[in-house]
Amino acid sequence: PAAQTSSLETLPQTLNYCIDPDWMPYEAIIDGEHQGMSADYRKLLFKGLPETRLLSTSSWSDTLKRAKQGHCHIVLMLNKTDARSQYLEFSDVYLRAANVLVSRFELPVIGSLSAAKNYRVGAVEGYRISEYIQTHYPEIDFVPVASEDEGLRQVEHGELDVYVGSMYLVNNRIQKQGLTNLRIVGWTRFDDALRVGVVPEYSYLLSRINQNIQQLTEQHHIDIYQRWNHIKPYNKTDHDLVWQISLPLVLLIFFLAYRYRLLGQYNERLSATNAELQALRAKLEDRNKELSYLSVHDPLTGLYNRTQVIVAASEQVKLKSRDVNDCSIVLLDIDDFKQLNDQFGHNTGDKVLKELSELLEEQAREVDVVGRWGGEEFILLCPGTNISNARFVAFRLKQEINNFTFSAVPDLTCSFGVSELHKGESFDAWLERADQALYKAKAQGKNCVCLAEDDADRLS
Ligand SMILES: Nc1nc2c(ncn2[C@@H]2O[C@H](COP(=O)(O)OP(=O)(O)OP(=O)(O)O)[C@@H](O)[C@H]2O)c(=O)[nH]1
Repeated sequence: PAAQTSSLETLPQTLNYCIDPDWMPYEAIIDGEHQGMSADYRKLLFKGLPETRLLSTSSWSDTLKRAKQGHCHIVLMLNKTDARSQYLEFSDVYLRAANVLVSRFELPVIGSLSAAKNYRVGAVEGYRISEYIQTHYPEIDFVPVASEDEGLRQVEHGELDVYVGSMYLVNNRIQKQGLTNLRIVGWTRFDDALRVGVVPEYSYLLSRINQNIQQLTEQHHIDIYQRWNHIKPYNKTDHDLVWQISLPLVLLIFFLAYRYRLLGQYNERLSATNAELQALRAKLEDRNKELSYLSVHDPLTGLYNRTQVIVAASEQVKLKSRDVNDCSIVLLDIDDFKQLNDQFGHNTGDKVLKELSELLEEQAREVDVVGRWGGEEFILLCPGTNISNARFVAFRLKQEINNFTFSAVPDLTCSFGVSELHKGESFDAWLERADQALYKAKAQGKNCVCLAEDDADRLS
């Protein structure tokens, strides 16, 4: 309203406000500063009011006296009583606090003032609760005390059985002073109903103060209570919820990561094993190839070995038995090879064997089977070749060897024994005749060709 606004604007002086100088956590003056819950409420309730300043008082009764005298224009936090209504007007209630019964742990839970008849019960002298107890419970052994601290101390030391005081305050003191053997044992029906008191001269301020009280939210009260009662904000439900949701999630993530890692390791191992297996397989295949090669070849010269020559010769023996095909063998043996080894060394001997093998392979036809029969002895199995052609082959070979320049030795000669397979003859017999012809060539001075006796007769 316009009238109120103009009154606010035309205030003659700064407004003084007063508090209880020793009533923590509600309010107190500490080092000249206004502390406690009412300091926070003041900021909210004095919004839109002219400037106010704290008028320090020495005690609660001093505060009330100054208000009565009109020096304190506003008393920030107090209960309304008939006596106080004589010199103050009151705002709406902005803070309620139950008054509780405090006792030692060894005493039973009393419940309420009506059950405290036989106990020594104390409260601060001059506080409204003291008047209330004395008025409504005359049978209680009431002991006035000087202050909250004193009352609690007396309970702790057994001088009082019960102390009655504001719940906030009692809770605050018990926590702060570590009075761990005290506990709340009951409730009174008497609540502190705290309001702002204003001297009648400035009662028009109440309308604005009441508006501000209307604006207070539950959260304002909680924040102020927590700030001055040293209670850390802690939302257990949300906290639990976070864990309820996050813990399984975290576990799931760990489980998946673990499985992923296991799978990764497993795959790595698998591919390593596969690679090993493949390498082993390749090795085995190589080895098998080598083995199958070695099973039919001579390792030094690469020519067919004795077994393979026998296999091929047996085939020819079969064919001859049906008179299908002629076949001859040329058996040749290096002359004086022992001497060569002795003179040039075994390695040079090996080299000569290899070079001679290559020469024989070159000279042989596609169908011929060239094999190493023994140490320095070679065999040519010549299918479709009679003794006449075989003799020619042997002479040609002798000639080629004589003309060939071996890398490590000056001259090399060979002796030759030739025989043609007779119908119905075994390989052994056939070979034996070639061997005897070779023996003959050696005997005749080496570097020559001899035919098996029967074959030579047929030719001549
Ligand atoms: N370097 C080498 N020598 C071999 C190999 N196989 C057999 N010899 C040698 O060939 C020699 C053959 O000797 P002998 O049987 O006395 O025949 P030779 O010295 O050629 O005499 P003749 O046959 O009468 O001309 C031996 O000294 C064997 O050790 C081989 O693979 N490499």
